[in-house]
Amino acid sequence: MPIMAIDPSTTHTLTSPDGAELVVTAHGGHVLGWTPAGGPARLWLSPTAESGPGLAVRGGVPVIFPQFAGRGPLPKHGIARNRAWVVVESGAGFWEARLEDDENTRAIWPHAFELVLRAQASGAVLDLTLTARNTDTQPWNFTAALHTYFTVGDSDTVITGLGGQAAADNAGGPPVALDDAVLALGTRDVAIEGASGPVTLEDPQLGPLVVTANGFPDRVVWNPGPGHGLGDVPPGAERGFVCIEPALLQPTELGPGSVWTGTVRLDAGALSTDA
Ligand SMILES: O=P(O)(O)OC[C@H]1O[C@H](O)[C@H](O)[C@@H](O)[C@@H]1O
Repeated sequence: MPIMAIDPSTTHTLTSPDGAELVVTAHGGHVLGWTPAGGPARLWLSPTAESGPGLAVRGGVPVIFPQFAGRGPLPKHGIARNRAWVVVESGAGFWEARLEDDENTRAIWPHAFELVLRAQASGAVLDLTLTARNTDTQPWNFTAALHTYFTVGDSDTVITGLGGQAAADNAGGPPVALDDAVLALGTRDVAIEGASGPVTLEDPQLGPLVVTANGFPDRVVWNPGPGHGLGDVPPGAERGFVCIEPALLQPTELGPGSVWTGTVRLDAGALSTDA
């Protein structure tokens, strides 16, 4: 699996007994790559992605917490994706990392918290579990997402499962109703609230991949399209991915000592002959 611009000494490849592969880095609590047993790889990582203090990795699965995008006063997408996490546990196909508040996070968001990401690859499935715990004495509000970048292997790839649902334009334009099959490579930045059913990426080259989630009631679909101006996405590289982001977009209160859990399952099972 290519991990190009990111220093390979900071990444770890974890292979399950049945051959599924997970590539991770503690920076951002970030899953960089996932290859179901028998392949092919399904997560996109920018060839110019960077990793390190203050940087957000472009690709894989950025952890968004406690604020989605610019929906609030905090830095875009919050405070979790661009700082060092601590690895709690890792092994054959699984990995768990934790982020806790410190003086730097409290300077931006004045709350005590613990965030844990667990990733488990097995067979054709990747399970991701994000847990947020309020370790403060006061309640706080948060939004969250697992901002998953999927590799797109064919220009005819479509996203199904969101047909007919109202999609808010994240750029502030009028809402649109999505078609039954949405082209993955169309320029798009939409939020679909209450989209709790499975969403399928139907890629003629790579095969189908089904995204399901619990605790994340909303979905964001993003492809920046040509002329995006993103410094860490080379021109044309936007034709290699689409983000389907299980999200919790409505600010949610968590009381002292309380725990919220969101899970995401990526299933490429229809590809495997032995699944
Ligand atoms: O460039 P980033 O800060 O990583 O954000 C990337 C994208 O994230 C989400 O998909 C938002 O809906 C988009 O509006 C945003 O452009």
